[in-house]
Amino acid sequence: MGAEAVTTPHPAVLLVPFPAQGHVTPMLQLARALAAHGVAPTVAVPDFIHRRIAGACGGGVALASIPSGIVVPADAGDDTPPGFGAIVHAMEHHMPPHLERMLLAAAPRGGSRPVVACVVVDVLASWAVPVAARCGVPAAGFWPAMLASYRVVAAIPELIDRGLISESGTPISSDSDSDAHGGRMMAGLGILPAQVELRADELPWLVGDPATQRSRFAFWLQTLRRARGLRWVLVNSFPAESAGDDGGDDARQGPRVLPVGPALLPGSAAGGKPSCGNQHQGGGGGSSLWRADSSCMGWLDAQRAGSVVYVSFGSWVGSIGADKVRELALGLQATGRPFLWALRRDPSWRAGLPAGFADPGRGMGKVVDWAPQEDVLRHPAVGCYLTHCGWNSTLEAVRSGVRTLCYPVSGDQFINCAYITGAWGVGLRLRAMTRADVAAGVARVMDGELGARLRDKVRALRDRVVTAEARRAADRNVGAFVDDVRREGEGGRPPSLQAPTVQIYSVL
Ligand SMILES: O=c1ccn([C@@H]2O[C@H](COP(=O)(O)OP(=O)(O)O[C@H]3O[C@H](CO)[C@@H](O)[C@H](O)[C@H]3O)[C@@H](O)[C@H]2O)c(=O)[nH]1
Repeated sequence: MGAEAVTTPHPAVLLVPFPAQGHVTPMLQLARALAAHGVAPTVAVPDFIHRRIAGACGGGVALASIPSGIVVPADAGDDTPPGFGAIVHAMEHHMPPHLERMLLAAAPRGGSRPVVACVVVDVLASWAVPVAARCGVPAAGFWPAMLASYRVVAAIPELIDRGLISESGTPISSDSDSDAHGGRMMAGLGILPAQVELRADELPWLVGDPATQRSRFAFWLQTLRRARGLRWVLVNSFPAESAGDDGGDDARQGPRVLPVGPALLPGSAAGGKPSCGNQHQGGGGGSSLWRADSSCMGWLDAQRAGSVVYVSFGSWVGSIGADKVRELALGLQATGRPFLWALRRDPSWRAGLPAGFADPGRGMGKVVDWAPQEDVLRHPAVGCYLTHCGWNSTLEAVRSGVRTLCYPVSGDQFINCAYITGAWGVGLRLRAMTRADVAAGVARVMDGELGARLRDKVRALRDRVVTAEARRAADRNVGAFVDDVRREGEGGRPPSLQAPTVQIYSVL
């Protein structure tokens, strides 16, 4: 960490994201919003992320590198990020002493406490919570996804107590209609609204084969234990995610929900002065882990308004498999429409692609390694987004007023999809990854009365979420959080820190 970042008279805040694209981007946005409120933020990322985005930040946001112990084999190329297991091992066993040294080194000469006033920890990077506690620094949590998925995960202890899931997270059901069991279980406990449809096997910790599911569930139990030590949790969502949810207090979890998300958007009062450069793309604020192919924009300029299908499955879910990649390719071809497909060059992602399919100038489509996604979604030529429903992609689609065809793959994506297709009604779910379903799904989302209705609804949702008033309200809430941190740094205990409840600020 640069010395200037911690010896400043402004309160210093250290932010620790989980090291994946969908987590680093919103954490940098949060850092920018904090900087606009007079805080000196440093975002501390593992070395393998740091070397990709180093130089992208400046101004009010500093970037620090934490040694991860992960050695990238010389022949691996720089394209494939470490897997979940390797990341968790680094976070649990290699990174803590380095972070501890970083926090203690920030202490003023002769002082007994570090000058870092607060550590903001991505909830999925809970390894940093005990480190902060050892150093006597208060910790805030950051949940980079929907409030709804936070509620579902936070309900795990209650679900176990009530015998609704096993000690290893498997749903226990006498309900013969397993298609809707997950949603009914959550609605029954008041965790999700009734219209959110979720199958029992779509709960966020049910990822992969049974062994992976057990270890993912153990990860969540450990995360929840550590989250009890958080004084705040900042949630990356917008107010009233669903109709009937006013974003107010949640008596069950004791959170106070304050929307601050719109303050993180480029052009908002707080986020308006970008302190990160723009190395790879426009909206991402220089946080892109891969270099975006800017030829996308010229290609889009040559397409008719509202005609293009944009396809991307985010950064972190892995490949959907060779058979599905092939069906998707043939389905896109069968639509007879122009399409832009962001598909990483990694052989495991591209396996299944018909020969020559990605060749430039072939057919009506364009395949790129990595797109400048926010710019793409804002382009008037884009008429539909076929998405895995990662939360950042979901927000970006809503903010750009683009209808979605949903193909959730894992984790929180099923919940996000349920909101898109149910609670908000701004997209449809792809039934199966077959060429026929892809072609039919795209036509349903883009054509006729249904297509027009989806377009109107997503634009109405955009207008509700990205208003000047929403940004101002969010900005006030960022300010409230900063005031708490300042008072804490000055030795006073802010009123909100006296209660032993978790306080949630909602951020978009
Ligand atoms: O070609 C591309 C593809 C993606 N992106 C960006 O990458 C981010 C992807 O984020 P997200 O949609 O959240 O997907 P993941 O990276 O897969 O995110 C992980 O983290 C999210 C936040 O916790 C979860 O919601 C997801 O399920 C989880 O897979 C977005 O900002 C995109 O704009 C690009 O810039 N170019």
